[in-house]
Amino acid sequence: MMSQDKEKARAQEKERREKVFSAAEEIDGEGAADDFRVVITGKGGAGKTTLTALLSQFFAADKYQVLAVDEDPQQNLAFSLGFPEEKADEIVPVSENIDYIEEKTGARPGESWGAMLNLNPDVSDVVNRFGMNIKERINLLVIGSVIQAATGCLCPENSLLDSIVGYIKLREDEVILMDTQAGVEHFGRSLAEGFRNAVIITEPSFNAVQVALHSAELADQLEIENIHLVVNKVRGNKDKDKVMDRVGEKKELFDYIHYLPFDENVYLNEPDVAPLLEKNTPYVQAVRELYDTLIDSGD
Ligand SMILES: Nc1ncnc2c1ncn2[C@@H]1O[C@H](COP(=O)(O)OP(=O)(O)OP(=O)(O)O)[C@@H](O)[C@H]1O
Repeated sequence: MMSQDKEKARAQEKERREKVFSAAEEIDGEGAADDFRVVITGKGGAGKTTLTALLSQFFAADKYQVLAVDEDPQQNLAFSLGFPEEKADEIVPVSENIDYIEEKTGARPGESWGAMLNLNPDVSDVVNRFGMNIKERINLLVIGSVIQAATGCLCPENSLLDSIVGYIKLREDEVILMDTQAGVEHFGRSLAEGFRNAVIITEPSFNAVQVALHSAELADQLEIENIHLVVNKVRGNKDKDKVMDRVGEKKELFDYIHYLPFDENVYLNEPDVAPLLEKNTPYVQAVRELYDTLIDSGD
């Protein structure tokens, strides 16, 4: 039998979550094309997590309810949002909850071969079960990913994880910002479904620009309405010119192009972006301009 203390603690926790996670309240199972959703993608180390965390702060300061989704296996978004590193154990990605995945897909990670799959799982409870309140108006959902043990795997677990976000229906003042894993392999239909805004971030390096261009092509194929190219860590006009030379004719894939300066304050202040925000450095100011464009174009 459950002790009274435990029962009380559970009831309190339930009440807290119900209050906080309005973001995922109403699910209709069809995704939500009109919602304000922003997917942030790009090569590893280009600056996705820092940017996602700062944008989350801007949205929250403007009274949006933010659901920050961490799909990056590095799982650093929590810390960039100010979640204490010593409490890292409290972060449980959906991907590590084997029972949940089995409950929803009918397949147990690692034992899924030939299993019957539920292709249309109701994941309406995901934010209530796994979301964390990080600070006022900012909630975090860490998705994670299941390591693919064999080639040719159907990976129902990863399909479920990818589709989760598409099933969360938002209210008018709510926004989803999704920090994705590096590269483009994951950037498929189910992941980006319902996203009207893609922020593709690159450093001036050749490899990063290649990944960005590939992501932009996929975003275009997925008919994402507003595709933003963000050139980060820019040290001067030479960097801008170099990137735009490489982008060449593919410039037309992008609806907006932004430049964020290289700024040592960014890495000197990590992981929490709050002190950086307070300093209002040139990088922060440029991110604010990007934010303003998102608000104008994506709402
Ligand atoms: N404009 C900038 N100027 C200087 N350093 C930056 C800038 N933007 C990001 N950084 C630094 O670059 C590094 C990578 O940034 P970040 O973790 O945000 O990238 P990421 O794309 O999320 O990386 P990963 O794919 O590995 O998760 C960090 O050390 C960060 O502080």
